[in-house]
This record gives sequence, C-alpha cells and structure tokens, in this order.
Amino acid sequence: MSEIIRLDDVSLWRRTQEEFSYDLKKTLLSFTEGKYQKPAKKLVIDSINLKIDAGEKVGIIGANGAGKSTLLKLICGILKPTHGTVKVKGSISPLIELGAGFDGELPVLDNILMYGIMLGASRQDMHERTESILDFAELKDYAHAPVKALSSGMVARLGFAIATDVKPDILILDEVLSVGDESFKRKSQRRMEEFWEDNSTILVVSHSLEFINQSCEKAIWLNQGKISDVGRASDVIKSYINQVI
Ligand SMILES: Nc1ncnc2c1ncn2[C@@H]1O[C@H](COP(=O)(O)OP(=O)(O)OP(=O)(O)O)[C@@H](O)[C@H]1O
Repeated sequence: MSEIIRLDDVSLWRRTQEEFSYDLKKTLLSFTEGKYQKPAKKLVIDSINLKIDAGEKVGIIGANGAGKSTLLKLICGILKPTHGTVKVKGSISPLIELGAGFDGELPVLDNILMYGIMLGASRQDMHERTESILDFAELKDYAHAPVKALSSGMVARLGFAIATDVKPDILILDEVLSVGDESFKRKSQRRMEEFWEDNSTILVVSHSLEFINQSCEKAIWLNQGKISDVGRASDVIKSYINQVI
C-alpha cells in the first residue's frame, strides 16, 4: 500500500492557557518594573514519527489533553509544527471545526464554492455539486441568505455536507460526529458509513474505545504528546486499558 501521510520527528510547542489573559498594560508595567517574564510554553506534541498508508482507518486514543486534536490539526495543516515535517499526499477534509472557514457576510452559495475550493475541489466541480450539497444540508431555502443568518446547527450541517460531498482522499474526524438534530445525525452517520466502506483514508479521534475497536484496524495511543503505542487497534486498546486501570 502507498504511504499517504508521513510525520518525521514532529514537535509542537504552544503557549500555555495563562497567556490568554495576556494584557498589554500589565506587560508594559512588568517591563518597566523589570518583572517581565517570557510567555510560558508547553511541549504538546513531542517528537512524533508516523506513517499512514492509503485506505487505512486509524483511531487515535488517549487521555484528555494528550494531544489528539492537536495531532489532527498538524496533519491537516491548521497548525504548523515547531520542529519536523508533515507530508500529506492527496486532498484532505478536516471535519474538525465545521464551518470555521465560512464568511458570515457572504451568501450560503458563495461559501459553498469557497469552502469546497479550500478543500481541494475545482470551481467547475463545486458548481456541479452545489445542488446536492444544499439538498443534503436541507438548506435550499437559505441558498441566498448570508451564513450569519443560519443557526449554529445549520452551519455545522452545511460544513459537514460540503466536506463529505467533496469526497476527499483523507477524512479527518474529531470525535464521532454529532452534527445537527436527530434526523440529520442519522443521515450523517449513513454518509460516514459510505466512507468507511470506501477506500478513503480515515483518521478519527474518539474516547469510545468500542467504536475504535469496531471501526479501525489501526490505533495510535497518545500520552502527553508522545506515541505510547501504535499498531493493531485491539492490541493498542488492550495496552491502553492495562495502563489506565
Ligand atoms: N489553543 C491552544 N493554545 C494553547 N494550548 C492549547 C490550545 N489547545 C490545546 N492546547 C493544549 O495542548 C494540549 C493538547 O490538547 P489537545 O486538545 O490536543 O488534547 P486532546 O488529546 O485532544 O484532549 P481531549 O481528549 O480533552 O479533547 C493540552 O495541554 C492543551 O491544554
């Protein structure tokens, strides 16, 4: 099988949460008082080497704060590593922050076009797909409305409809999807099952070990930013459970 994702010695440092209370006045004062301290940083991904082949379904498990979402964000290019390289061949659809790339002021139709192009589809392709995307998202009546006029559930449905219609080579999922209301949830699950049956490469983060065991042949156990174990899902889950209990 051909390699589709490769991470070589990837590390990422991030500012710690305290930095979010960053205050310019306080910083200037601390400078004048000679008390300035450099922003604290934390190593959230620590020297990761990883290879994923085309068509593999890979589950990522680990405790809260282990770095699972961060790893997905590095793979789809939302975050850049501080050190090391991330190589991805083919198109990638991150179902992570659904709708994060939308422009609220622009109509739904324009956003479908932009979002699809951002995910790697051509303009022509997106023109042809618009109808089925609006149909799946159940947003035909909103085609000309600005995205800011949609509810948050509608925005998530639109994001999901575009990202899955575009049929990427690699699908990235953070937690098992729970988009929209009950009827949409069922519909989105059926669409996800099609991806599973397909040759798509899938990376999924989940706290449901049962789901990972049933749906993925391979699993990665992350612990404090490092890979603790990688291999057959059932084996990795066993060693994770043994360590946790
Ligand atoms: N925007 C951010 N800025 C700074 N640090 C962050 C940010 N987001 C997450 N972190 C830190 O990065 C580390 C890894 O977080 P991440 O969200 O990847 O963990 P996770 O394994 O997905 O956790 P969970 O299971 O709780 O979703 C944590 O220490 C977290 O505090």
